[in-house]
Amino acid sequence: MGLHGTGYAVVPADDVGSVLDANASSQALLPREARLHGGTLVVHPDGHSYTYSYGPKGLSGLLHNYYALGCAVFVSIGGLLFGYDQGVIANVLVMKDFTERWPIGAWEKGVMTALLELGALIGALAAGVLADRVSRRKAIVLACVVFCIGSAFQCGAERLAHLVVGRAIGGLGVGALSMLAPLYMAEISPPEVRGSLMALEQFSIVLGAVLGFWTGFFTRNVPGPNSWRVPLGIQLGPGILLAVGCWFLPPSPRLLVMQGRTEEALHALAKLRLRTPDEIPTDPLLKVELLEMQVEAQLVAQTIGLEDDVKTGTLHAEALTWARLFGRKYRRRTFIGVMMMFFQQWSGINALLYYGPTLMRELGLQGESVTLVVSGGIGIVQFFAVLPAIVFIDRLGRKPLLRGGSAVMALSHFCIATLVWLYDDDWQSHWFAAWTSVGCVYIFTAAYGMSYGPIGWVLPSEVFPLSVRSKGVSLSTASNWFNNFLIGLVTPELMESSASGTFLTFSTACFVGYLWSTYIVPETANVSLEDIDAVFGSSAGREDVELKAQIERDLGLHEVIGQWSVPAGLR
Ligand SMILES: O[C@H]1[C@H](O)[C@@H](O)[C@H](O)[C@@H](O)[C@H]1O
Repeated sequence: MGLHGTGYAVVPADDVGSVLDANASSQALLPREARLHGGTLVVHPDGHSYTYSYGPKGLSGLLHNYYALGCAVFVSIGGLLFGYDQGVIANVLVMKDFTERWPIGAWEKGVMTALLELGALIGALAAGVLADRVSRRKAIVLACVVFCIGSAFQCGAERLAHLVVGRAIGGLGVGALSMLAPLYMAEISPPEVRGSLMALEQFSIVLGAVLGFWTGFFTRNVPGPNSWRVPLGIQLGPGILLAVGCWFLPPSPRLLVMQGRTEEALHALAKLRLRTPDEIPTDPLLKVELLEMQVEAQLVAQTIGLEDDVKTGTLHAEALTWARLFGRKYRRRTFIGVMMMFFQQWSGINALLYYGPTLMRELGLQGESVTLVVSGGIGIVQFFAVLPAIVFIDRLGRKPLLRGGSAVMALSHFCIATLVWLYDDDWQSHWFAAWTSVGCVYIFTAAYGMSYGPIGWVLPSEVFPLSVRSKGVSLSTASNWFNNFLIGLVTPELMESSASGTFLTFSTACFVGYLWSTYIVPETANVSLEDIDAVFGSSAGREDVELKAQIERDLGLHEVIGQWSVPAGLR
């Protein structure tokens, strides 16, 4: 492959201008960089290790990858539905027509919330099986159908039983979507903007929550059942849109490679990376990315073949894949995915959302403004906080955001705990302390919204290799719903026995989250999904490393990289 004819320029990464006239042999000691359409392939002097990107990071990187961005935005409708439900239900449960029709108490209201969460837990686990068996896209369509059935039941409810059934079915759909959307997004994203693209999931969740809250807020005074039927029915629209539009999205190239459909995978990848069919044969970036996927697929096939003699697709094989998540090789990653969601939930975000009004009353606020300030305000703060995360998540990396976020969250909770402990019985004469606490709630929310909120949906989809990715994401998402459910269950009890203790509990959880993100979490920013293996290098056995190198040689990855590792003059 020559310097001309491919549209590439090969230059030393450190000294872009000097390639043509510098001494060629000394150039061999510098990293080499190949460029096209703003993309780069940097090969290090050893001739083997390399990094690549299709364009810049952050916002401009998102725009540069506008097709992948469009697909991710579309799929994130799944997150929108999840958030919308959360935002709308808080208002529906207190609407006049609703409470007169079904005068349910706190216990039944709790059941309504819990039902959706338990449904979602099951939906997330089931989707992990479906995503491999059918495809990511077909699984999304199915999840949307289930979601729409659930919404139709809720919107058209004539009896309380309809509502209960509707929430459980809707929960199945929401849970499945909450795992499928990030999984698909991770698999179509170029490495340099993967974090930004995936943070769109959180963006949609919080946008949905804001829309849901305000829709319910505005329809609550509509006379008759339309006050709640309309906001519950509206979600059918995006549900149907996602189900229909999904057929037009490109398939996940990674899944295609796993299924041995390499040609189709290459075309899907080219489309996602905005390469024309003519550019496919000569584009080294496409070649490298596809080869990485093939290497991983082969590695999986060979290691599974060595481990056991089981036919893929059978129940036995299914069970083995789940079991592999807890085996020596992958348990560290499983632990990271599951704990990511544990810390996200035990940060206390949902305690603030579900029991916010009670909390605010504890803090001295009263009346309807309480609901507005809490549910409406927290949603809006989360919404604005995710914007900087989208811009910086790939530039700064996941770890610094997680560490900074948990430190600020722990301190905010600690401040609230102290103020509640000191002034709980007389906020009236300590209004400054009361408002400081409210300020801390918002500082907490902003810190959460930039860190554990979005990264909770990013990290689990990144840490697992293809062979166990869908199951791993599924389990991590199930951990989100399970812990969400637990928080709903224990917060009222905790608040009852000690409001200050409740905040202290969350503060401690955030502090442990700080230690966890400092010492345990690896940095996954700007690493291709296939290279994440190297991030966890120490846990993979030596045989695997050798086998991988062998497969890389066999498939020609070393050859492709080697072509770009010598200066043009020496080729
Ligand atoms: O990321 C989301 C988001 O932050 C929501 O506000 C919260 O309710 C969810 O439980 C969480 O997973």
